[in-house]
Amino acid sequence: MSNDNKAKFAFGMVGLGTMGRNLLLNMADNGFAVTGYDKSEKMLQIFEEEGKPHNLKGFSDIEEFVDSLQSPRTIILLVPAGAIVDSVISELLPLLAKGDIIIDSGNSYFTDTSRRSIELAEKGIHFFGMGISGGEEGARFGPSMMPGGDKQAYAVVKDMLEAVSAKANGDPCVTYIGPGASGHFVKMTHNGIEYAIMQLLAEAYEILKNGLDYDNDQIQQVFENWNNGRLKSFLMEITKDVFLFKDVKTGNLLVDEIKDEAKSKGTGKWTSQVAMDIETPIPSIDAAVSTRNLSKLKKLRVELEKAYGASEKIKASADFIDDLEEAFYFAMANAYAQGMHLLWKASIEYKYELNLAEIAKIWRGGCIIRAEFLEDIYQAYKKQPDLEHLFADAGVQEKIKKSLKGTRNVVSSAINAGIATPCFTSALTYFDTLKTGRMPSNLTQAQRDFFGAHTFERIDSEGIFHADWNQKNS
Ligand SMILES: NC(=O)C1=CN([C@@H]2O[C@H](COP(=O)(O)OP(=O)(O)OC[C@H]3O[C@@H](n4cnc5c(N)ncnc54)[C@H](OP(=O)(O)O)[C@@H]3O)[C@@H](O)[C@H]2O)C=CC1
Ligand SMILES: O=C(CO)[C@H](O)[C@H](O)COP(=O)(O)O
Repeated sequence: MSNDNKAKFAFGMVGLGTMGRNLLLNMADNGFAVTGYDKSEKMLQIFEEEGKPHNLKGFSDIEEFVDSLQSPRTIILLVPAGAIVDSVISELLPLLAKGDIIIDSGNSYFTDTSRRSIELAEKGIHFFGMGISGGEEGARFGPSMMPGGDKQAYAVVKDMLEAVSAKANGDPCVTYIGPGASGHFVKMTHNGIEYAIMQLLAEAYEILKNGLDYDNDQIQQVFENWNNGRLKSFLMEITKDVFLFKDVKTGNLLVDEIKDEAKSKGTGKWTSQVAMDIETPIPSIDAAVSTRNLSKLKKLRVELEKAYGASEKIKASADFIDDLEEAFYFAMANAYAQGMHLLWKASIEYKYELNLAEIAKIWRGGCIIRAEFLEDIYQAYKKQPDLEHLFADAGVQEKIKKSLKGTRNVVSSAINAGIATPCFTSALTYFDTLKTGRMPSNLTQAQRDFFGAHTFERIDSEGIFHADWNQKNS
């Protein structure tokens, strides 16, 4: 294949869907010579239409696409995760030369990324996995990006990534995350946190709507007020706007016309699965994943509501909405703290050398979980880079302590009214367990040793012990 560097494109994109097309347009806006390839003629047409101001052209022939790129070729993949990524890599490989770079920017599972890195390194191809967040708008005007893996390859794309990324307080929302599949691990964890915050917003909605009988205008107002304070975040902002959006078909608010069954693509589930594997509790994220699955049991839920009765109203005090704000702050802090704790553990487990302050820093802008609270997280890890858990930071501790009274009131009120608040409730239970100096786990150990001779450790001497529990000695 000829490639004499007279070709003009510095970067090529495979996949011109929502993310790929918008990221390419963003790159073109920033002065980079770019082109794209997609199997779908329709996607190519949309890309060329939207890329008219930059005279952008795409390819439907992969060989011509690869041939149009400068050497070493830098190709970004934004195709659906899984087998498609392997199939695209297989198509590209015979057309590439040693030293070329492939960046997988989709939501690939991190162990797939590890495998691909090793396989491609053997063939002399630089590969790195780069999580990207911000949805369509972020990709178009500034996402947060989490590249990890081949550092040599990162050096080639660093300036471009910094140019196209979102900026928070003037800093680019991209940084080299670490070796191996760390970029995709961090993006997966980002999505786990995203699931938990979205679930908390849904539970706050449920409390306001079914617990307090608020109408959509009142609910919108609560979210708007919160977004003007310390709960300011991208997800809060879009949620308040959901409560303004009319359905063209019925004239009602569109949110009321949408089925109550949540779908998912898998990143939240992966976060929970991996956290179990490396024994790091993230119950807020687990609750969010399970609740999406519960939502799918529509027929059974309707049947059981008839059998057991629906939830009741909350007997709210005058300052209940202030308590709900405190509860939201508390539970949101738990979601971030659990995600950061997972990263802390993964860094040790997989030797990712993660800089947690830098990760919080690049999440302050561009991504779906951007929030005022990330500034507190950033400052905490900047001050103490080895901090095991966010709740051990003195500044965060003060704020958590102040939010506890309201949180306990909201959680107990919801429980008494039979209103399901799995994410609020699990956050409080997680916190209460985490601050319990002596847990009842001694009993669990006794039981394990009783029925299975699994042994236990003693508080008064080192070593492993076993008791003959069936011998009555009392
Ligand atoms: N949407 C979002 O908000 C975000 C998505 N992501 C991740 O980014 C990746 C892309 O997502 P998104 O842009 O939303 O997906 P889309 O489905 O919008 O776009 C994917 C594009 O890839 C094309 N494609 C599929 N197979 C091939 C192939 N073998 N060769 C060339 N092109 C191919 C598709 O064409 P066709 O439609 O014809 O199959 C489509 O145009 C995913 O991993 C997703 O999880 C990450 C962050 C945010
Ligand atoms: O990566 C993203 C944002 O950062 C995607 O929007 C996310 O994959 C959506 O996930 P799901 O479909 O499982 O809700």
